[in-house]
Amino acid sequence: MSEIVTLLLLGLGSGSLVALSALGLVVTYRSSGVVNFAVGGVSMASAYLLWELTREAGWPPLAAGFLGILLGAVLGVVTYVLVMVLPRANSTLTRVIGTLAVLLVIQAVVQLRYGPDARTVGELLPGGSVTPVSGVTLPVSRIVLFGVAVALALTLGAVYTRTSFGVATTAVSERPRTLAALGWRIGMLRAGNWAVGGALAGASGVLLAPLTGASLGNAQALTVTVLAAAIVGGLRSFPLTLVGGMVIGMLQSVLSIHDLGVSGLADAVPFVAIIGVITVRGRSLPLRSFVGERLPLVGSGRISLPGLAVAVVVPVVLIGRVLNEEWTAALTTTLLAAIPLLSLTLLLGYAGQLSLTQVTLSGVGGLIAAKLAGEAGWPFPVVVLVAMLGTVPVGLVVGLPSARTRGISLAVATLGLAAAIQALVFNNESLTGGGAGIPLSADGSVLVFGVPFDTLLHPDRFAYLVLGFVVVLAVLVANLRRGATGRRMIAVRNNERAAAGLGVNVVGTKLWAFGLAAAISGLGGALAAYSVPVALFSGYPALANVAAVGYGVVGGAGSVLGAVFGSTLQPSGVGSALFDSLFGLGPVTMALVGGLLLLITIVFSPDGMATATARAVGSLRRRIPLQLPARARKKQSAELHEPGTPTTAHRVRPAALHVRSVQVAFGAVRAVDGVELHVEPGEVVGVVGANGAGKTTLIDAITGFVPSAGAIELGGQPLSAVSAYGRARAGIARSWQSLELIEDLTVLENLRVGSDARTWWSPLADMVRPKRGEPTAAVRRAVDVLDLGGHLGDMPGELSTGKRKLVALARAVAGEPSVLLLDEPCSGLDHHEREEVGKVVRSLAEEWGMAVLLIEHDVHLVRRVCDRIVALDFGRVIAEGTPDHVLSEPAVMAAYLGDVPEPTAEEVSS
Ligand SMILES: Nc1ncnc2c1ncn2[C@@H]1O[C@H](COP(=O)(O)OP(=O)(O)OP(=O)(O)O)[C@@H](O)[C@H]1O
Repeated sequence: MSEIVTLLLLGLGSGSLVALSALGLVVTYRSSGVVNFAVGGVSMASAYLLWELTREAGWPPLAAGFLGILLGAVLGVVTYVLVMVLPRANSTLTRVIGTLAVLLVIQAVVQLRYGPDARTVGELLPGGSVTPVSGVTLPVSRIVLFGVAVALALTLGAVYTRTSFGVATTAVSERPRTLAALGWRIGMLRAGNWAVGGALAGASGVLLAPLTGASLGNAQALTVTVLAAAIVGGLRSFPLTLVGGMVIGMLQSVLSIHDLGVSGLADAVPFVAIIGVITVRGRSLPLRSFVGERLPLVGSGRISLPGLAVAVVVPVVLIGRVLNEEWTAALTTTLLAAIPLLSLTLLLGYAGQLSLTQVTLSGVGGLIAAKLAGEAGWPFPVVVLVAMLGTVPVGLVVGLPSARTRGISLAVATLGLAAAIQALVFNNESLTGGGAGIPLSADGSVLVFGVPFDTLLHPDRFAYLVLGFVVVLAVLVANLRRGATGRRMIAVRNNERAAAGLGVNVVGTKLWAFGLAAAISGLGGALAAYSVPVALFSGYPALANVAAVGYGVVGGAGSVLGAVFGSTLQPSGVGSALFDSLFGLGPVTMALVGGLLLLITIVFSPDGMATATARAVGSLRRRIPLQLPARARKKQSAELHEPGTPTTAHRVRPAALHVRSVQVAFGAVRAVDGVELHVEPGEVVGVVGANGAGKTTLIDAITGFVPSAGAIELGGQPLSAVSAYGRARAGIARSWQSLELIEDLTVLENLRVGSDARTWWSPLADMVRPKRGEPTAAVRRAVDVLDLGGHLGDMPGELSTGKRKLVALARAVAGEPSVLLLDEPCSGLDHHEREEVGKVVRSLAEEWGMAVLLIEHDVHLVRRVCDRIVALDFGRVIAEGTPDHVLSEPAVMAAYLGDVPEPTAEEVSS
């Protein structure tokens, strides 16, 4: 018992150090909304500097420690400049990836300067120990650390809530302009916070060095643990972050000795902590106020046959005729690296999920392959297939947190899982054979369909084999983008709420992306295992995932070509061979070059090399009279407008909507208070009310976007227990006040997201035949009725507000819903456009047979278009009946006072 208590108290000390760095992370986040993944690297750089100054230069420890903290502060400010000031793209995710680049650069510089070995550092704090309880001995240094962390958390808490600097810091990430108007120098304020954050990371490194030594391995462990502690604190609360750091430290301390027979269990603690937090605090769909991240530009997925031919023929000729063994090996390494990057194209590029596990999943595939081929002697095709399929469940586990969280929290959770897999699986000698590895076959030969493919005797054959896999995977991933699954994934990445409103199963789509990406990575890992006679698993540290995302983003994370470009940066690949032959750079320098290239990309071309190249080629083409993009657009329009096929009105499945005693409360605010209404097929019911009356919340409740009490029925079927996407599929469509168009899809693709046929196997089929299924008759009709034929290939961002509104309406209609809920479809439109929309709404009820609920502030339009009107005030129905009756009710007039626009001269005359 006393041993456990001792371990817990010791863990309190190391946990305090984790907390120190995590507090720094919170400080940075509060000022900029960016999670600084470089903190672990900053800590280690400070620790190495402490070692150098005390051991090599003979400095007194305290002075050296001070300089270590100063280095942290300087690195904090440098990181700030690199990721916040210089990049032109205003995206938090890009900035976070920038901090990953800083981490890569720090790691490479540290390794170049100090080599790979760990260094031991002498004690900085007072020595000696105390015995608080009999049998429990505790070093004084741990008590000091604990005291420092608590004092710092309390001080930071006080500074950030009570001083004008702290309050301004909290405001600056959300309202920088307001703060600037008040006279604050935003840049200085943020830089100050990044300096404090860096100094705290530096202090944590300096104080940790005497306990654990200075080593690059610590940078990884610290990064993951610090991120976990900060997530426990919700990236905001100093006391909770402190508690998070300490609890994680204590658990790790106990589990490092008492590992319950599972070696590496201590390293799984951060992941468990993150999952716990996500489970308690996460949301399956983001709130109305959630602003989606801008992600790397996504490619079209179009395959150019001449381009594909070049991509196959050139490497084949190079391998067969030009390259020597060394260069062939470098090309093979690059091709192998392209496979997890292709999985990243799918997962991050299409589905928008920043997962830091794709390299780890390759390791899992490799391990399965090595076991089956080396130990069980299974043949190559079966091994590759099983390794691929065997990695999928692990990929799904990685994807599970995405059901309740997104963005940075997801990245942290996946990195935590990667660290846990490294500790529990790859570092477990009984599974991986440790330094001896797993031989792929007993006699050292690698047979594929009876043909020897070992890389020692037949490196060219193996290179062809990998090339074949890469080409096939690239085509499959590009196909996926063009098919219905690609559209759904991009809808999810852009806007989860809009996607769910279109009937897309957001969680299911994410899990498909995680599963398919895992299969691709697993396949890559299996091939990598075959690339050497003995498979080793020390090459899968969790931070390798960070480097892979870096390479992917440099190449261009949204396209297949980007994955290929990115793979050239892989150390020991063709990029490093080229740099090596030109400048004599080794793999570590190449890692530094990779990190620097990533930083340059983030600053100058955040969409990556592939996109930059495509733009350059595009601008070249524009000078030549071969307008390819325009041709592609025309083709999209032509898909719908085959001559001689006029569209006709389209009857939908009739079903009435019944809303009974529905209530929605936000804390003390009753936004919807016992609303009763019904809409029959063929009928337009208007909902009117002043701003804040609860109209949008009523639509949110009917469509399942806010939890509500009461009953909602469609065609007699209860819907209260059905998810948002389930209600959309059942036949309820909605439009949004803020339109929520999928900005990375064309107009036609936006329309197709909600109307594409769905089967559970569609993602697999789409990879092979992306063009299955034509746009439905309802899509064609909606395009005709709303006159969008000339815009089908346009991106929504290229359209006027009026056209965007029409696209939003067409998209809601294209799914052939029985019930259509329209949230202010006419706001911002001119008189003529409002008239047109009014006519379309009537035709949807009369010709299509829809039940339409129309929220609209334009009372004159409501009067003309609606059969009945329901008036809301403070969430309650205050009047219901014919338009003339309701709009002349004194209570409605009173609620609307000041809101009723005067009719225009045109309206009066009409
Ligand atoms: N997520 C939320 N959290 C807290 N309060 C909310 C939330 N969403 C809406 N409300 C509150 O609920 C009430 C009804 O809001 P709602 O947006 O439904 O009104 P509305 O009639 O659609 O207004 P408008 O015409 O301006 O769109 C308002 O008091 C609003 O502040």
